[in-house]
Order: sequence, then C-alpha cells, then structure tokens
Amino acid sequence: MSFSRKHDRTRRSLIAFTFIAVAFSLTGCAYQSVTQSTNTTLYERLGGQNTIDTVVENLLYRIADDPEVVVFFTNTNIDLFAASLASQLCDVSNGPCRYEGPPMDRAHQHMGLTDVHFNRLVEHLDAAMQEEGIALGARNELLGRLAPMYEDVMRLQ
Ligand code: HEM
Repeated sequence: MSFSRKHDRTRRSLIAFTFIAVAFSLTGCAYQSVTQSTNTTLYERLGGQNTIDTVVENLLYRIADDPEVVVFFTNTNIDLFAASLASQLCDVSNGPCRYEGPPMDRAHQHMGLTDVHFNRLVEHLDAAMQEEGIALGARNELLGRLAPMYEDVMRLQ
C-alpha cells in the first residue's frame, strides 16, 4: 500500500473521529450512546423543521462571528444558502424534504477549504444544535450522517 493511500485512510478516520469527538467533548459525556434507537425519525428527534431552521439561523450568527470562516461567504446569497442547508439537513434526517441543490463537490469547489475550516464548521453546527436544545444522541447522529460528505466537500479544493 502506498504511503498516500495509507495517509488518506488515516486522514479520513481522523475526520470521522472529529465529528464524534466534537459532540462528546462539548458535553463531557463520554458514555452516552452515539446513536439512539427509537421508532421516531432523526428529523423528529431534531425537533422538525422549525428547530432545523432555528439551528441554521444560529449557525449563520456563529459563521458571521468567526473571521476564519466568514471570509468564504463574502459573495454568498445567505438566504439561499440557509434555505438550501435547511433542506439538506431535513433530507438527510429523513424529513419530508428533498435536497435539490448542487452536489457537495461542486458547491464547494476551489474555495481553498482545509480540515481546519471543515472542523470549525462542524463545531459551530454542533454548538448551534446544542444551544437550540437538541439532545446529544440526535446531534451525534446528524453529524454522523454528514461525516461521509467530507470526501465530496474536499474533492475539488
Ligand atoms: C459536511 C460539511 C458541509 C455541508 C453539509 C455543507 C452544505 C452546504 C450546502 C447545502 C450548501 C448550499 C449549496 C447551494 O444550494 O448552492 C453549501 C454552500 C456553501 N458552503 Fe458548505 N457545507 C459543508 C462544509 C462547508 C465548509 C467547511 C465551508 C467553509 C468553512 C462551507 C462553506 C460554504 C459556502 C461559502 C457556501 C456557499 C457557496 C456559494 O456562495 O455558492 N461549507 N454548503
């Protein structure tokens, strides 16, 4: 196996770990289950569309307050971004929406994103969910469903 393939695998594992570790470290609760098996959808456990919209709005304030992240949004139509992200979070959590925006590689191409930016955004999203009262299990599950998008988001950097 070449060094770079091994390196890539290590990098992917680190990113996946970061998603899980962020939620744990913010709560200090290392023993709670990462996922929660109930009959309800993740969308319902997140609090439905109203809570998802509130989380996205909360995230926007956090982005605006973070000089290292806000620079990427200089030419972005924030209302369209917020609506698109909300529909993606609804879709990915098995809610009644279908994300119809561009694929993640095209949406983020040539931005110059690094793992630092990526992890920062994950931390902001987790903090926004926490502030809006979403339980640890649901937060971790959503982050777990977003984690595989890392590859696509970073593909065309
Ligand atoms: C799993 C991680 C991520 C997800 C799920 C995600 C999701 C999205 C979605 C749904 C859109 C809207 C696409 C559209 O409708 O045009 C978008 C756009 C955008 N994202 Fe991300 N994103 C992620 C990571 C990041 C990171 C790490 C950054 C920078 C720190 C970032 C910055 C942006 C910017 C600036 C836009 C707007 C691009 C434009 O103006 O057209 N994203 N993202």
